[in-house]
Amino acid sequence: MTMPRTGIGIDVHAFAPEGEPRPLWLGGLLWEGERGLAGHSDADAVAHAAANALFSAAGLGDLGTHFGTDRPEYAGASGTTLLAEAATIVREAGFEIGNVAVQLIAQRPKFGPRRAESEALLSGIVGAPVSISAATTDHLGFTGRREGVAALATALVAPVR
Ligand SMILES: Nc1ccn([C@@H]2O[C@H](COP(=O)(O)O)[C@@H](O)[C@H]2O)c(=O)n1
Ligand SMILES: C[C@@]1(CO)OP(=O)(O)OP(=O)(O)OC[C@H]1O
Repeated sequence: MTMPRTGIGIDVHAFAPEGEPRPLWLGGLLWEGERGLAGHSDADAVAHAAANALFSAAGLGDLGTHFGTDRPEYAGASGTTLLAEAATIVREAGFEIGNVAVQLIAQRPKFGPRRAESEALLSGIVGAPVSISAATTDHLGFTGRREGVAALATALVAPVR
């Protein structure tokens, strides 16, 4: 019997220092007027967690395995580009993708008003349903202090017969 496989992924990015402003990319969307996240790429923690979960489900390592920070071509890379490449790599390894679920943990931005937009964008990129939920930590911890954001994700894939 070919069993489906689950995967888990996480990503955390700190907000960029005040003196080094960056745009905020999260869930494939640009959040005008919000403080940006620091990273080698665009630091889209939602897209990165989704990609990590896909690689995990397929047993193919993680983002760093495929798009390491030692690779200059990925400096500034968009999370949607990395997520699209992750889905392609997983499919080329012989898996179909069932779904991806992402949980954003962040005090800001308020994700809910743009959740449907982000889900539609990322679902199109992955070629399977991507659902995104969000929660604050009631001002506790590094996300609560607005030092950064975290995202957790799960994915389901199945070997193609
Ligand atoms: N960055 C966030 C965090 C949360 N939400 C939404 O707010 C609601 C309440 O969140 P709590 O953490 O206070 O329980 C919840 O429905 C989240 O969807 C958000 O939109 N953006
Ligand atoms: C995406 C990559 C590569 O540009 O860099 P970052 O933007 O720093 O992101 P992270 O999720 O910490 O690590 C994965 C790296 O492969």
